[in-house]
Order: sequence, then C-alpha cells, then structure tokens
Amino acid sequence: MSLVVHKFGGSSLASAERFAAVADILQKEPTAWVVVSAPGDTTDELLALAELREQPECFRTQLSELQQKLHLLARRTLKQPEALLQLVDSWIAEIAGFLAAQQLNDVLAIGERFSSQLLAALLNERGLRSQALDARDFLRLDAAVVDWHLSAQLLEPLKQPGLNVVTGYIARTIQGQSITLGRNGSDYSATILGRLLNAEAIHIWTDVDAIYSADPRKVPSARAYKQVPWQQALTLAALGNPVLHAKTLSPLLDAPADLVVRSSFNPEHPGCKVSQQSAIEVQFLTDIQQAALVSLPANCLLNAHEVAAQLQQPVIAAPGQAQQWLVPAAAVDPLLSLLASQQVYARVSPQLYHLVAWVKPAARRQKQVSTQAQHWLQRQAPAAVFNDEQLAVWLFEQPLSSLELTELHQALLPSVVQLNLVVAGTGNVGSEFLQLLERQQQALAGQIELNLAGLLNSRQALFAESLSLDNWAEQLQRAPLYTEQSLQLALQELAEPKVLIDLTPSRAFAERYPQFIQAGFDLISANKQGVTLPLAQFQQIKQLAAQQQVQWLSNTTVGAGLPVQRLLQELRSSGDTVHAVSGIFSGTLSWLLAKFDGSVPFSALLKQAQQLGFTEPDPRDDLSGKDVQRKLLVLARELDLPLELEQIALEPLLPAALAEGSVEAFWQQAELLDLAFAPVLADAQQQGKVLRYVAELRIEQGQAKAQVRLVSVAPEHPLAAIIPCDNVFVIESDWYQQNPLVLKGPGAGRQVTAGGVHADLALLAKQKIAAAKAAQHSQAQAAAWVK
Ligand SMILES: NC(=O)C1=CN([C@@H]2O[C@H](COP(=O)(O)OP(=O)(O)OC[C@H]3O[C@@H](n4cnc5c(N)ncnc54)[C@H](O)[C@@H]3O)[C@@H](O)[C@H]2O)C=CC1
Ligand SMILES: N[C@@H](CC=O)C(=O)O
Repeated sequence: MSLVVHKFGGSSLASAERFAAVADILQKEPTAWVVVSAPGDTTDELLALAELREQPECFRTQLSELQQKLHLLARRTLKQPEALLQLVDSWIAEIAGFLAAQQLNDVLAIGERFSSQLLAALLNERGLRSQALDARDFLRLDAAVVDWHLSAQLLEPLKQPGLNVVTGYIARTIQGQSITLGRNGSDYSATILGRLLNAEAIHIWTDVDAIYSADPRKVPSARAYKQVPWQQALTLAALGNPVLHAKTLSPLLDAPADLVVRSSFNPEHPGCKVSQQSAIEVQFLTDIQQAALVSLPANCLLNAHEVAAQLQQPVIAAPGQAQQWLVPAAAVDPLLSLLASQQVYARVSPQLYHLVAWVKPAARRQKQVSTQAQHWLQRQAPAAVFNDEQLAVWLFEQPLSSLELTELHQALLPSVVQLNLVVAGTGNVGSEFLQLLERQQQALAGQIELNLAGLLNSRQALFAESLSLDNWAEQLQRAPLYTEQSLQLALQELAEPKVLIDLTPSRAFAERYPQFIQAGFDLISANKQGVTLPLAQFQQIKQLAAQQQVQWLSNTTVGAGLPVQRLLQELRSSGDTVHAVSGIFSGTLSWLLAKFDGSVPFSALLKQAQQLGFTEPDPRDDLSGKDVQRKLLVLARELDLPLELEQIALEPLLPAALAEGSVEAFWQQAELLDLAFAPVLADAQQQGKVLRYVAELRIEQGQAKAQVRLVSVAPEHPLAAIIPCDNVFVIESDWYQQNPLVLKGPGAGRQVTAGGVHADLALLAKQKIAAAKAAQHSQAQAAAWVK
C-alpha cells in the first residue's frame, strides 16, 4: 500500500483551530505517518527560558507562562485534556533539572513532544486510531549522519496501524544523547522518516502551494511551478531557497519518493511536486543579498556540498571554479573556523556582493543566456561571472533593486508566448476542461503560457489578468451579471493572442462569433451551433476568420474527442477523394440503444445517460436525431459540400408529443418514451436484430445525399458490435473503397470532450509558438542586416 509522510510545521500548529485544520486533513488519510514541529514559537520560548536560568525570578515567571500556554492550547483543542495536562506538568517540572545538567536538547524536545501528544489525542477523540511517537526512541545519528540500519531496527517494533504522529526536529546520538536536527530540522525528520518507511511521498505542509521561479516578493512576475525536477530542486536548495532545504532533500537522493510542498491553508490543492519523474522545464532566479567570495588554496580537496551540510549554510562552489566558494556573509566566520580546523587557510573577498544565480533549465537549447539578458548584463556590469551547464552566477558590487531583478528574470526566462483563454460555458464540459487545464499549463510551460483570463456562463462573467484554477467556481459565483455590451468590452480589451473557447450549447452565442473574431480571438468550439448555422452565415464566419488570420477549431463537434474531422482533412490534403461517410454519430443514442433490452425503462436509461454527461443539455436534441443531423452537416461541410441542415433527411426517435415545451415538462412526462420504445424494441428483438441510430452521407456525381434514421441490424453487422457510447465513422474514399476506413471509440462524455477541446487548444498553442519563433527569427535577421 502506498504510504505518505505528512509534515506540519509550527505555523500549521499554532492554535487550536490550526490543530483542528490539520486533523481535518488527516481525516482523509487515516493510515499515514505524521511529523510535527512544536506549536507556533514554542521552541524560541524554550530557548529564551533556558537563557533565564541564572535569573530564578524571571525563570519561574516564564516557566509558569509556558505551562499556562500549553495548558490553554490543550484545553482548547481537546474535549478531555487531563492526561496531556499531567504530562505537560511533569515535563515542566523536569526543565530546571535538565538545564542544570546542561541538557538543553531535552528541554527543546518538549515543544515537539507536546505537538505529537496533542495531535494524536485529538485524532483519537475524532475516532481515528493514532499514537504519539518520540523520534528519540528510534532515530539515531552518528556525528550528524543518520544511522539508517539502527534507526530502522528501532522503528520496526514501534509501528502501529492507523496514524503515527512523530516528533520532528529531535533525535538521539548512538550514545543515547538527546540532540536536535538544527534549522528546518522537522522537514529533515520527515524525509528521514520517509526513507526509513520507504514512503511513496513526503508532503511538507507549509503556507505556499507552489515553488516560484524567483522570490515573488521581489519579482512579482515570478512563475509558480507545480512540478520541479530533482536536479534543479537540489541546485536551488544549495543556494538557500527558503522552501526547499538542502538537508531536507538529502535522505531522498537515492530514494524514489516524491517531495510535495503543500499549503495547509489550501488543502484541496495538490501542491508542488519535487520528483525524479518530472520532465517539466523549470528554471529559477535566486539571490543572496550579501555574499562573499572565498578563494581556497589549490591543493584543498574539501567539497563545498559536504561543508555546506556540516555548516547547515549555503556554501556553493562557483560554477566552473571548484576552488572559489560563494557563501552568505553570515556563514563566513563559521566557514573560516571549520577550514582552519582542517589547516586550510582561505582568502575572503574584501567586499560583499549581491549574488544573483540562474538555475538553468534542463533543455540544452535553453541554457544560453538570451540576447536580451546579455544586453541587460552588459549594462549592469557584474564584478564577476561564473557559468557552467547547470548554473550561472553574477556578483554585483551594488545591490540590485526588485525592479532590476524583475527585468533580469524577464530577460532570462525564455520569452514564452502568453495565450489568453476565455472559457464560455462552465457546465459538464466546461468544468472538466478547467479541471484538465492545469496539467496542460504545466506540460506546455516554458513554451507557452496558457493563461486563463476570462470565464463566463449564461449569468456571470469574470475577467482578470490571470484567474486561479483553484477556486474558479466560487470566484465566478461572486462575479457580477453581465450584459452583451460589457462582455464585448471586456473581450475587446484583452491582450492578444487570445482564444475564446465556446463550451456553451447556445446558438445566440455562436451567432456572435463574427464580433469575437473582429476583437482578435481565435475560436475553439465544442458548441455545434456555429458550425451548423445557415450556410451563408457559416461561410461568412469562415471568411472572416481567414481574413483576420485567426483559427476556428471545432474538432469536438463530431465524435467528441475522436479526430474525425482531422482524418477527413488528412485524406483530402493527401489527394484522396471521399465518397461516403456513415455510421453511428451519437454517443447518447449509441449508449441507449446498446443498453436498452427492456429490463430498465428507456426513460430511466436516458436519465443515466444524462448523469454520465453524454446527452445534450436538452436531451431532446439527441432523441430527435437533430444532434446527429448537425454532426453529419459538419462532416459534409468539412468536405466542402454546400449543404443546409434541412437537406439532411431526418427520422426522429422522439415522439412528436414530447417535442414541444420546456425541458422540465419533458422530464415530467418522460415515461411516454417507455410507451413509444417498447414496441420498437419488441419488433427488433423478434427479428433477432439490434437497434442503431445511423447517419449516412453519400456523394455521387458531385451530389450529396444525406439521412439520419433508426435501423435494426443483424448481430453480425459491423454497427452491431459496439461498446455502449461508441461512435463509429465509416469512411469510403478512392483509397479506402473495398475496405473502408473505420474510426471507432467513445463519442460523448465530459472527459473525452474536454480532452478533445484541449487537443484543439494544443494545436493552436503550437501554431502560436511557431509564429512567435518565426517572428523572433525575422527580428534577429533584421537586426543582423542593420549591423
Ligand atoms: N457532452 C458531450 O459529450 C459533448 C458536448 N458537446 C457540446 O459541449 C457544449 C457544452 O455541453 P455541456 O457542458 O454538457 O452543457 P451544460 O449545460 O452542462 O453547460 C453549458 C454551459 O454553457 C453556459 N451557457 C449557456 N448559454 C450561454 C450563453 N448564451 N452564454 C454564455 N454561457 C452560456 C451555461 O451557463 C453552462 O455553464 C454543448 O454545446 C454540447 O453540444 C460537444 C461534444 C460532446
Ligand atoms: N449528446 C452528444 C454529445 C456529443 O456530441 C452525443 O451523445 O453524441
């Protein structure tokens, strides 16, 4: 079974409310391991208390305040705090003795012991089996190095089913002395534990759910990454990143576990994964405000990584210069003492620099400093430059402002095209599309930024520079109602390139495509209304799109995610001539007729099909055969046939009595469907046949003949053997005459449709990337000519 270690820091455990929030998170994972820090500032308070040991009066006051604070937290968190209160009193009573015996670490351990006892008790009160574990009962270090074998051996008998809540930050030496793991020690405890348990992932819960390409407080345009590959994470950590610590990552270097940074303030968000598997392109700009350059003697064999681990401070070998190290000002003295203890005498630069480092992306072609960044660097004239495959470091004599760092960030990270997306329709398909968008944003990051800039449904519209995908539904709900004019204004104001993704069923909305195109939008439609408008109107939109050089993609209007239009385009562009397209074009009718055997009423099956996201918003569009008629028209137009909807003969499935009135009224009398379909089924069954709703377009001597109708086919017929919801497209052409080309697969549903819309979007994105590259290329050529 997959095992996850969750680590909660002091700020996640600072109050009874935060403990409750942590318990809510763990409620969903009742078999996890948990590592906890001391609540809030408790460790600092214990340190301050230790400082007061020579001043008995103050010491007693502080001690009593601490005791009261822990009592209050326990009382506010637990219904039955008595056992923990007694434990706290016994620890408080021991403090003076520990201090007298110079056992400060035993005093500091109280914070984490309290957290683990309190959280385990709270979880137990909520009915979740859990135990508190003192990491000092199993975690052993020898000269600051984990003794993996001994620790694993000691841990084994302590494991309990349910939740094990372990103290972070504290451990013992192999001689049994209480020790702490230093700054960010609890994160380190969590990854050690993860490795001891062979965990699949370690979730570090903090107050951010992304790792940024630069410190967003200094560089507001920093990109939020939701995945970071190990190699870049290691380099970033070595440079002193506040979220990722070199020490924390070290136990996982040769373990397959992922490290996930998550926000306990936004627990639904999956967080940012640091993973060996990640193939995402990321890069970072990071800085150290005051750094010294330390030159080591040529014969020094010390390794900067190891020294950094010993000092628990960033110590970086300058890229390409193993004997020159870069360290923050605060680390200079400890470094010099450590070097001196090994008879190594180093030279320290007389001045401190503002160190700016670029952690390069993995792709070889993106490792060069862009021309824009080169110009910027020439202007700023750094005092020193170090560069290798992974990292570039610049040392500036004057501190860089936040604006300057932002400029450099902008110049260094490859100029990605930002494609502004406006999504219209947030129902079945729309919400699934938004669900899948984040993954696509990641997949294309570094090449194009798919920026959600607008969201609307039939009531509300929301526009912002960049909309968050985390809580789009609540944001949209709070957005104001819109008018046609206000919407058009917002659409017009949005920067290009921009794409409007129509996931509505609305004809009125589709009729506004010319306005959207005029406003500079590319269009992606899952809505079939636009592509089936009267021929003159349809052609006008096509022409306008061509004039304005924008795309109109609509692959999901037929076969949902099945690439049937693309298939026809490919055949035609390769010189083939299509003579007929036929088959099953409705996912809903395919599903209904394959499922309908009389055991479940037809109307009940229709309800299920709706719940599965197959039907049109008004299911009568499916039952009437209109949806299939529209799809056949789309394919006819794909073949450049000047057809109108009415020219496609239609035999509806829907009884005429149900055709009028509201959708609600239709559902109220849906049992009429059962009466209508029972005899049709009985008839087919009597003949040993099955029912299928089929479409057929035949082109003979340039004339198109098209029809959609219900047929009954023998079990051996190619259209009989389908999986419910399958669409089947049978294409006959010059090259596929005797043995037609068949495309088959699920033809309706939220996921396949939203996936198909993403396929259209990815195609458009590729075109935008290619256009941006071409523009860059011609600019570069023009610049070369000028020189
Ligand atoms: N469900 C499927 O398998 C497939 C669906 N489609 C098409 O996808 C579209 C969406 O389908 P569902 O998500 O199932 O519909 P839905 O009814 O669940 O959602 C429709 C959304 O469009 C919004 N809307 C309606 N009229 C609007 C207008 N005038 N302006 C702005 N927003 C408007 C609604 O508020 C709602 O958010 C339809 O056109 C459907 O034909 C296409 C291929 C497959
Ligand atoms: N309602 C449609 C959805 C896809 O276009 C169908 O069932 O095929």
